[in-house]
Amino acid sequence: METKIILKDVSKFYGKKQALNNINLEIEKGMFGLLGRNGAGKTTLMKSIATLLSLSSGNITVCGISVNEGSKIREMIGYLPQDFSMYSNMSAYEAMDYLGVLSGLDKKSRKERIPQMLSKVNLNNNMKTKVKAMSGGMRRRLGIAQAILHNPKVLIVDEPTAGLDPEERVRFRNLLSEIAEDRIVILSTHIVGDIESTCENIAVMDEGKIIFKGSVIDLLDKANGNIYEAKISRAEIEDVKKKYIVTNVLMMSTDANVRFIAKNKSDLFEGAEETLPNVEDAYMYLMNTSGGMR
Ligand SMILES: Nc1ncnc2c1ncn2[C@@H]1O[C@H](COP(=O)(O)OP(=O)(O)OP(=O)(O)O)[C@@H](O)[C@H]1O
Repeated sequence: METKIILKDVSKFYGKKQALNNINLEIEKGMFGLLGRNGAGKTTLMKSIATLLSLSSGNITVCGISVNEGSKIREMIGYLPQDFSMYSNMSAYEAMDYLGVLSGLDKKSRKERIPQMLSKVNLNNNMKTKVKAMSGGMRRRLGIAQAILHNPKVLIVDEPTAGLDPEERVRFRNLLSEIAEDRIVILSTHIVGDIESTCENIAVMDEGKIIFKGSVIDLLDKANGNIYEAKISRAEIEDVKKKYIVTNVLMMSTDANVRFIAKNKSDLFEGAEETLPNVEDAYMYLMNTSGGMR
């Protein structure tokens, strides 16, 4: 069976609050980025795929099996939640062993797979390190090692880079790309930088809806022709912010370089020049032109 997740007309209500609104999406092998601001519905979607939440309507299949068949799905999915914490007094190996027992792995498989997984996430020299003595990045990598211990076809990672320093962030992204070589990895985040260099395909969510799905290049194409750049004085920044949606301000010693969205060329000021969008610009453009307008 093909490694593929299909979501069909998926809705989810928490009481009267609709967190997912008729989601239709197909996710294939490789890294898939789910982008959206806080509260967009990403965690609800991730948990629905992982069978941690039941749907209000619609269906999700993972490699042809419906999420209604909970235990079969859980065998295929590894999940690293946003608020993942491990048994802090245990060593990396002990924590993995304990979680391996809970997920039903026999002793032989645990002995074989735990060192392999710790080495995959570059913690092979830290098997005896206590979880409480690890950095945020190391803990996150240990989280990945436990999530792939049973060799799932799908790995779901919710907001993984929060609190990581830039070096750990890059290392973590590279690790996920490596893991995605032979399975689906879904990376949910509100940070554009997390997906731009690693995810070929993405979906953007807002207020429970998918407002974009496609490749990063498709997203860039959407904003093409609408992003401008200008060098202005520091005093002019506030004025430009009032008139346009500013996507970036780079402060320089005496002036500033601004990037902004303009839908109407006749509305531009002297010195403003069209520039190619980057992913941050394109995301801002999307959020301000489609359902994301607030
Ligand atoms: N158990 C719950 N009961 C009621 N409302 C909820 C519940 N869980 C989430 N929500 C609401 O559903 C919406 C979607 O939440 P969700 O956590 O899925 O968003 P998110 O995109 O993952 O954001 P974040 O990154 O902040 O978790 C939000 O408005 C949230 O307040």
